[in-house]
Amino acid sequence: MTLRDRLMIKVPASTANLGPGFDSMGLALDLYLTLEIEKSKEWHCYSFCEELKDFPTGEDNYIVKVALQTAAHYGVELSPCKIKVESDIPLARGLGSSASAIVAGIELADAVGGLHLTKQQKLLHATEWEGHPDNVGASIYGGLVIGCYKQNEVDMLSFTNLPIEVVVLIPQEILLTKASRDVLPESYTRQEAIEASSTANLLVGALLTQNWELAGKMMESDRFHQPYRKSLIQGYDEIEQMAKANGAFGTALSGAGPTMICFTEKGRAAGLVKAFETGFPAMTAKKLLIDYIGSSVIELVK
Ligand SMILES: Nc1ncnc2c1ncn2[C@@H]1O[C@H](COP(=O)(O)OP(=O)(O)O)[C@@H](O)[C@H]1O
Ligand SMILES: N[C@@H](CCOP(=O)(O)O)C(=O)O
Repeated sequence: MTLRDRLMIKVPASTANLGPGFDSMGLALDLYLTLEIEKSKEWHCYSFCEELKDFPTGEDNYIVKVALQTAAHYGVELSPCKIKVESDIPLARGLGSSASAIVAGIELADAVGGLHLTKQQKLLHATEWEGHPDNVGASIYGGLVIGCYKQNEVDMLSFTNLPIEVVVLIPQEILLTKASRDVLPESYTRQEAIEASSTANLLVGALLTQNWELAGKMMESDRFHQPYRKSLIQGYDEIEQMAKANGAFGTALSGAGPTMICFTEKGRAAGLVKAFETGFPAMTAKKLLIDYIGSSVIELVK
């Protein structure tokens, strides 16, 4: 598709890891980054969102940077666009805002530059920008994704039927992913690696066979990152306990945090949101839906 009229790009938020699936598992959620794009004489990004309105407006805007470099990789020079950027994904809270920006940039390059990239190609570019495929994979494919990234190669499966409800508890404070990765160990012993990877493997099996109790146990038994990041998260244990007492079968750090994410069986999320609103009034509790569509590009009529 080349830019004839106006385009809209819509990219869902994501939660990564789901506990033990560190840098590998992701789930797309129904908060969205949207771009409205039209041809222009120069690059110009603008936003009415409080959190986004101070970002660079020209070629140095992160989304535009990703788009220009992606197009350049294929020898294509993008014509400049005017872009309205809106988002309801909170920044630096562990809900994949940076991944959604990267995916938006790649979709922008694809649509405006007429690159005709496959989802697999988009995934590899996005993973190279982000460093791990969990968030970007969920934002591109939608649903639950499980991926494996080695240099120049990403393998990924996505699953579309997960009959659960999702509740997030979002603190006001930000935590940059980089800061939250800095507290992790450089290496793990063989025993630690076995425990950590078997926990992740069993989580996948439990989710796909709808064994919620076991899934919850595995979400809370991660050995890769949660034990090290826990001290950065205020009220971690209390949140986990309140979630369990109010219908959650599993709780985990969403991505690198500080948001906590809980899974419940159908019909139980609203009660958990109420409990969180009373127990943690300084944070935002939200029931979210799983997005099964992933990133999309729509032509708007002028
Ligand atoms: N729409 C956007 N436009 C430009 N930069 C963005 C956008 N969304 C996120 N970012 C960048 O990503 C950073 C947050 O990324 P990160 O620390 O990985 O947290 P998370 O991805 O969990 O929200 C922001 O501080 C900002 O620099
Ligand atoms: N696997 C990454 C996920 C980071 O997700 P984000 O939403 O916090 O950017 C990690 O755990 O560091």
